Amino acid sequence: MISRWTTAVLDTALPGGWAVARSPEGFLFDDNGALFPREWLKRQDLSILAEHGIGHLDGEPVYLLELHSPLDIPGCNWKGLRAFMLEDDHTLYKVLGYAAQIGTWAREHRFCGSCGKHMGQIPLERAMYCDACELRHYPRISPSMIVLITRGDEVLLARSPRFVTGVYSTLAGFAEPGESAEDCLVREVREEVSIEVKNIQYMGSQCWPFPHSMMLGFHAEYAGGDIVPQEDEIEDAQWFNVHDLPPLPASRSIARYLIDLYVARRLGHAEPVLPG
Ligand SMILES: NC(=O)C1=CN([C@@H]2O[C@H](COP(=O)(O)OP(=O)(O)OC[C@H]3O[C@@H](n4cnc5c(N)ncnc54)[C@H](O)[C@@H]3O)[C@@H](O)[C@H]2O)C=CC1
Ligand SMILES: [Mg+2]
Ligand SMILES: [Zn+2]
Repeated sequence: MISRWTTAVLDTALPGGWAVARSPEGFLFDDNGALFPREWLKRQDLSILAEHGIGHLDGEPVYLLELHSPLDIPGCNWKGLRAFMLEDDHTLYKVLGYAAQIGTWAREHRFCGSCGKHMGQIPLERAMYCDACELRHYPRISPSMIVLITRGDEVLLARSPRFVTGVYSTLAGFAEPGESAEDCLVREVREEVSIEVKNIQYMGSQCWPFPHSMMLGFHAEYAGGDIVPQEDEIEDAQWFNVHDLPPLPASRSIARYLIDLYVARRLGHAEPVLPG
């Protein structure tokens, strides 16, 4: 399959192309989507913090206008990235997910973390650079593991207080320095539900741009212990039979993929495809 969207570092001095605009209220959109003719967008009275050339969509250059604040433009509205994930075309979500990560990273690296001076973008490289101390900062990605724990016909699912009412999901957590993804998995499972696992199997990965996670997905089998939910982090955790599951996470998430994959294998159904 030919990918419609490829990332690239584009020269912002060149005219033309498409642009997306991002403010603290999300991305600008209208009836045609979230991509606007760039020259038209730049003629609006936007408070532009930075501009980044981010890639090509169907061969056309795409830029990000990172704004200080949203602006009312007739016929347009603002919408968060999560809503684009849930409601819109997958390719558009990929473009905006990348744009969000680049915008956040560049905004948070305007000053050097070592000497405090202004940093600038290196032309044609995705890096921020400090002239004074020659430090480079590349986009930040946070490796996180996510795991479906299984016990025959049962799967362990949990609720965080942050979840939509009723929804149960897999366990997840950020890797700490010094850990492999598997070390992280064993630690997080102990911390969050106090059980032991075995036979850890890697199932695939997914970019999760909220704000910059790289999800490494696993299945693991129950090996021992009773569920003790971690205070404050886990509101409830239970074993659910594959024939009687609670409301599950959004279909584009790797959490949902890990659950759907196990259920499909258990019941002999066609396996789902992991959304990129
Ligand atoms: N794509 C998917 O299906 C799913 C993705 N996730 C994502 O997995 C990631 C980890 O899941 P959580 O249970 O929230 O993590 P977690 O279990 O490690 O706990 C969250 C805590 O980790 C700390 N933290 C925040 N950012 C961090 C970072 N960059 N590095 C290290 N520690 C950090 C904070 O203290 C935060 O309260 C999150 O980005 C979450 O959105 C979680 C579930 C499903
Ligand atoms: Mg967690
Ligand atoms: Zn510096």
